[in-house]
Amino acid sequence: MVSEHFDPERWESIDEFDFRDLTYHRAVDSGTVRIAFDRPAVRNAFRPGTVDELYDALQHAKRQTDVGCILLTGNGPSPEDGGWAFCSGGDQTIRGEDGYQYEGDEERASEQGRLHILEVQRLIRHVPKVVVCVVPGWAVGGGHSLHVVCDLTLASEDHAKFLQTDPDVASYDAGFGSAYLAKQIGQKKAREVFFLGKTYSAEEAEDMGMVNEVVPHEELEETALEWGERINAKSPTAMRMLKYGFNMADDGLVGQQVFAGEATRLGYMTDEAREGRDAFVEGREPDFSEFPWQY
Ligand SMILES: CC(C)(COP(=O)(O)OP(=O)(O)OC[C@H]1O[C@@H](n2cnc3c(N)ncnc32)[C@H](O)[C@@H]1OP(=O)(O)O)[C@@H](O)C(=O)NCCC(=O)NCCSC(=O)c1cc(O)c2ccccc2c1O
Repeated sequence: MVSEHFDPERWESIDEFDFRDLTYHRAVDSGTVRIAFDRPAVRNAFRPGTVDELYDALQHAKRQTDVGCILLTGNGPSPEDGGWAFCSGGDQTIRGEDGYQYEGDEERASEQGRLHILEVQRLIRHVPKVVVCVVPGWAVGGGHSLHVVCDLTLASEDHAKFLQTDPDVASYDAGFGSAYLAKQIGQKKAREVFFLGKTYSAEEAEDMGMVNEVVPHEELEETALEWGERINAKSPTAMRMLKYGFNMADDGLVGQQVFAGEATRLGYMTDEAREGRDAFVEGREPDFSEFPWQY
């Protein structure tokens, strides 16, 4: 069993990866992929190898031109106590002096402690698809920050709980996990999340503006798939430009660069751009006379 309420008829496994800490599936009848943390016994805490796998899965999903929606979730329940989690952040048992430590036998094992979940956050922010965080249980610490960075959050009415423990374990996502949260729910409330460390239910998180919709637990997977279908029915170019447009005001020059890159791509697709390229290649002056100065 991948996860309770996961319908194996609706998904096929992406077999080119042999992930240890994740499952990775593609919907049978829509351009949606499902990436799930698969360490339910530890509330889906991530270790460096988990983060490597997540990065690889997201990069793979990014390159699928017929995929418009990425669901990021956590499998469950825990075989130990039946508890549910999206993700409880960095695995504190392998946290070393300078970051999270590989355990030795992993593909990219190094002596260095890693904090590269931040690279995953940047990838989620910039991937030209809609990333939906599907929260079946705890979203805590670095797991809370991942939900913040996703484009949309769908939460289980029965089991989703939102909590920031970063300062309890002397950690701090003073980047996207706090700054974008403040954009979403306001400065005072975001400071409350980090400074008081209260646990919020799915309904409270929805009222605060950091969750889009709350559904009964048994409907979570099905609703996520429906969202994927809705998203995939829309214009890929429009969705990409909208995501980057939403990002741009908050992302400074990086946001401008990403948006401008896509504007350049659209420009390259025009006859006007083809004329500029062809003129150079053919060694002649370009003739742009037939192209209007649009207003
Ligand atoms: C998540 C909880 C609130 C759940 O509480 P609950 O009572 O439901 O369950 P248990 O506490 O009994 O947990 C069951 C089982 O799971 C183990 N576990 C849970 N979370 C973790 C974890 N993060 N690491 C390792 N193990 C975990 C727990 O020990 C139990 O095991 P048993 O063997 O005893 O059965 C609660 O568990 C909880 O508060 N967890 C810790 C949450 C936490 O503090 N996370 C880390 C925050 S810091 C972080 O994530 C982070 C990571 C980065 O890479 C960063 C990089 C750069 C900047 C910042 C970063 C950052 O902040």
